[in-house]
Amino acid sequence: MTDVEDKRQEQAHLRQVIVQIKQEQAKLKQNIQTAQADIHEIDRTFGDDVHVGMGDDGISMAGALSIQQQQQMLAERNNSWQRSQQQLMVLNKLVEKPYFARLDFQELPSGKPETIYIGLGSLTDEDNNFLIYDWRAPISAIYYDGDLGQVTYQTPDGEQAVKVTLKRQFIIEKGQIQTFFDTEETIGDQMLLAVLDNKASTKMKSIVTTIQREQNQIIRDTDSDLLFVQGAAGSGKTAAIMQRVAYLLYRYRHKLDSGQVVLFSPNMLFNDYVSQVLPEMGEQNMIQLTYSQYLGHRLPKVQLQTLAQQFEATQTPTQQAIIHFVSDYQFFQLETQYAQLLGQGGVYFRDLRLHDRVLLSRQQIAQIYYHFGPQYRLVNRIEATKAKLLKKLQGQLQREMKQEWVQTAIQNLSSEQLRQLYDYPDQEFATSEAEEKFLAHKLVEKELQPVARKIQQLQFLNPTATYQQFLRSVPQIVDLAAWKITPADWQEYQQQFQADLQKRQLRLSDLTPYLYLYDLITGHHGDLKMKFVFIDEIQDYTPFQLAYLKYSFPRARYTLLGDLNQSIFVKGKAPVLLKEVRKLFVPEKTRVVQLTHSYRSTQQITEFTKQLLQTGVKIQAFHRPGDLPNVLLAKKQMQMLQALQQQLRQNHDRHYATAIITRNLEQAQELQEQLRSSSTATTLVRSENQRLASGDLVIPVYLAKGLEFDAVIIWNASAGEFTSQDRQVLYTMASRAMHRLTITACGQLEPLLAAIPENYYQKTVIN
Ligand SMILES: Nc1ncnc2c1ncn2[C@@H]1O[C@H](COP(=O)(O)OP(=O)(O)OP(=O)(O)O)[C@@H](O)[C@H]1O
Repeated sequence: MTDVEDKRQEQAHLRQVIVQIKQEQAKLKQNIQTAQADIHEIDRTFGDDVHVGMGDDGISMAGALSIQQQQQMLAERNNSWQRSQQQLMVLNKLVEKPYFARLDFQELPSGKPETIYIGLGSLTDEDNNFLIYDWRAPISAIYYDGDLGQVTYQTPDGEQAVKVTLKRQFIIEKGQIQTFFDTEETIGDQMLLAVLDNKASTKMKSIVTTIQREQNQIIRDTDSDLLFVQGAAGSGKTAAIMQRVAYLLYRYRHKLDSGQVVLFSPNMLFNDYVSQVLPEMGEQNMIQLTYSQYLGHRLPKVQLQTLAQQFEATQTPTQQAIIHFVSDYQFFQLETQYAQLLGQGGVYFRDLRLHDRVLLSRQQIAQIYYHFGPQYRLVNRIEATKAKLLKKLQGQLQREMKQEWVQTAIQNLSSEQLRQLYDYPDQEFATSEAEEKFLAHKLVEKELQPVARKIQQLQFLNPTATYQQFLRSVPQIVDLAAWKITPADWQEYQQQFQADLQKRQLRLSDLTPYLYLYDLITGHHGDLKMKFVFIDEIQDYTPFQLAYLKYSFPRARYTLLGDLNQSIFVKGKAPVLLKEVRKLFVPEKTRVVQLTHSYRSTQQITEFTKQLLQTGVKIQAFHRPGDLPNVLLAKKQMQMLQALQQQLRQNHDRHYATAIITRNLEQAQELQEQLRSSSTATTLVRSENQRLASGDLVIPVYLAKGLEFDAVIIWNASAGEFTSQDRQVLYTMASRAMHRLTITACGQLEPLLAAIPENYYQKTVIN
């Protein structure tokens, strides 16, 4: 068959499918209208029925029944409306691009030849024949995993072998086939090149049409409790998570909803960046949080270190040693073991007070807490204490009613306050004593309510004193010298911690162990219903934090993704992370995947950034050609600014949006000011709480994490601006660029960059 004939036939097939989609759309719209009308009608009659059934004692039996039926009907209609809405949303996408691939195959050993088309969602005709298969259906795995010839795939009944005879990829725009390729490989490079050559928008896009085989392993993994993905910059880790969430929501449909999946992301700009991917695939977004937000929810009054403070904090060697120690998995274990001893002593309490008077003293509370036998686990112990305290409080009520303040308070009540104490207006009493007693009871009950609430909320615990006691015990349990910490250093650290807590300003590395001990005592967990936890940019977490998250979501399966070469917060400690994390999971349920192909940048940019890393790192550039990165070396500061502006203009000519990435916020602010005074329009990204603006940006490196831009200009990579520790920082900066990378410097180039052989970049010295 000729290409022309092929295309004619494919276009004819496409037209037919589009007709079917349109019919389906019309049907769904009709369903939606009917459901809406029904909901409206039920809403209208709902109120009437209630009135009909109302007797003096409230709602009659018949009325109640009718309400229940109405509610059921309403819920059912609402569900149907929602389902239809969601299906319609998918169809609205399918009508433009019904599918992106075709597979011809034959089931082995003796199946008939079959042809299927794969798209964003499934569609069947009236006879239940599949016109389009969802990309997540079991059969679609062949498209991503296999070459031509014999291939196997997983069905619900086990493995099935097929012989694939054709793999065809389509680019369809507005219902027209633009072009198609037949390919023998998994996913043809031609298609990938076409996708990658497109310029970025400010939002990440779905990659379903070109998922690579190694990425597909991550997306479709359903066996591992821990899936650990180490991947080079731009290797599609984030893209893979987003498709994986969509896959899981499809695979576990009816058992999993998007509220049971949480993604811990590096910052809120990143959340904005990925916010469209799942909706584009017809799915709802999962919960997205930064680690700091997660802790912040727990202690809303404590001010946590900002990203800027975390990144820019300078530490003395002693501080570093201590942070290293309290961030380690060993410290986590130490705390876990310490908590086991708390059943015998070491938990501190606070007095429970009423009007500044001690109602239940901390000594009394401690006695209650510790009078439960050793068979009580900490969680049961606290629950039992709570129950006992509430009972005691109840017992206090009678005694409290006789206190002098009660009489005085009653006498001073305004008539409005009095009215509120009665059960109903003009309440009658046999005697004035009975009335007084009634009022005293009511008043005391009301006053004791906040105390009861405190008991419910476990405010009788003193977590700070308990934690301080733990810190004091540490030198007796651990050889601190092995961590290069002296007893005096440790003591100073304890004081510092106390002072920080009083100021309500804490480092993340200090807050996590504090919360963990509290959780151990109270049995507090994160959401037990959470089924999947994703952590992106894992290299920025400490082993302690990861162990804490694992403790917090004990029933979830974990997907951790990161690039140890981009660890810009936890400097130098990242390589041990995998080893530490593995300890938390059963080895048979752990899978480690390496992604070595880098898709984001042109070949020239990837080869250049690779040179920044020490040897031995496996990164394969995707062969998408582009310009060599260029270094603009100025003699004076002013020239560096002019060179930057000229580069911006060149980037504009190519319709590239540029991110000018700086070392820190201060530099970003300074530069933005200079650009503003010379009328160059750029947006300064100063905080992670901002939305991602389009156009040219000035952004400090720690906020650019996880993002990508058409063009990147690294600002002021002059000697002396970075330290030898900043290899990863420079790597992170440079690897954000998709099509164009420029480095500006003044005087001498930063030695880490100057060490790169000159054939990897083009240097212009500005005189
Ligand atoms: N299979 C693919 N098909 C098309 N585009 C892809 C594919 N894989 C990755 N990409 C694109 O490559 C770019 C980089 O991907 P992504 O941001 O997921 O990488 P990453 O590994 O998270 O990078 P980093 O660690 O540097 O933040 C994105 O634009 C993504 O859409």
